Amino acid sequence: MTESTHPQQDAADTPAAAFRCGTVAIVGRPNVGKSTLMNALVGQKISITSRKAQTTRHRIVGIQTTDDAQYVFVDTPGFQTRHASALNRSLNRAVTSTLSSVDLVLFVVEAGYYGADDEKVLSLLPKNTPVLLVANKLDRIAENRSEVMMPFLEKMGQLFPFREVVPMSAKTRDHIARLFDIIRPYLPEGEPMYDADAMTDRSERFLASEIIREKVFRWTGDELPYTSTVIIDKFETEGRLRRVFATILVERDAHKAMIIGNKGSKLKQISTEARLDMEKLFDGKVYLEMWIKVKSGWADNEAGLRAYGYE
Ligand SMILES: Nc1nc2c(ncn2[C@@H]2O[C@H](COP(=O)(O)OP(=O)(O)OP(=O)(O)O)[C@@H](O)[C@H]2O)c(=O)[nH]1
Repeated sequence: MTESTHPQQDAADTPAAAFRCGTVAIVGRPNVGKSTLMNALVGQKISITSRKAQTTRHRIVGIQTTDDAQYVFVDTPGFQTRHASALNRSLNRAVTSTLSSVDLVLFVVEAGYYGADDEKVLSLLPKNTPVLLVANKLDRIAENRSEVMMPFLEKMGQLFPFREVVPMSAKTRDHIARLFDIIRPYLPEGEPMYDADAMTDRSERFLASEIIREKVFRWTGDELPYTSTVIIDKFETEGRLRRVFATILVERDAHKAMIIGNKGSKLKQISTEARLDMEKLFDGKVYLEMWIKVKSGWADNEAGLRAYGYE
């Protein structure tokens, strides 16, 4: 069949763009703004953000569906560059396997800064997957922006064959819209993998644990070691009511005391905020019960990690 015998194509000035769907990994050293970026890209908070470094531990998928594309984002844990425990080794393995199976990688750095930790992440990037450089936190460079950025971007371009370089701020809406336009051509043509209104393929159970973790870190600041974790012992749904039973696992009695606070005040605060966030996200009432358990040395025990699903 020639083009002229195809009535639909003749009628349209330009054929409608084909639908695209693909996966995008967001990588970078801790604290460059990966979680903030993903939250901005998927429009709702599903990954935790915190000032504390290395807070994102699980692989989280966020989904954004538009008229002509579905973007499936994979948030990877910050490459664990500081501590060498079994937990970190298991995390790095997870990141490496994630990266080998995506359509596009966003390598996030802080605009104008490239350090040893960034270099370690860069050295692990796949050679056969397109990588875009995202120079985030551009808003922090208020003065002499082009004088700072020009040499920086030139230097970065010499380090790795980035397909494109995107200076931006994850906190600015316009930049996010532009980033979508830049990403789209890298996704393969194809049908959507998820329902249009899906935002994550993670269970509510998982989201509940992430919300609690975020509150724990928020309320304990930098004092609590990042090895503390949250286990959801039971998650029940009854109509629109959710009952969540969670254990916060810490390494020492002192950490337990840190979370409980004076006469239980901190734990109460953590629990209330976590419950309110869950009620908003799940759109229904939540009953939340939390326990704190001390389990010394779990982060260094590979068998222990498997039991808690970190394999
Ligand atoms: N000024 C500014 N701050 C930002 C921007 N993006 C993120 N941040 C801040 O940077 C800090 C770290 O952001 P996160 O999104 O938690 O960083 P992350 O890379 O996910 O960190 P890990 O979970 O430790 O790997 C937070 O305090 C954010 O608010 C930005 O565009 N501009």
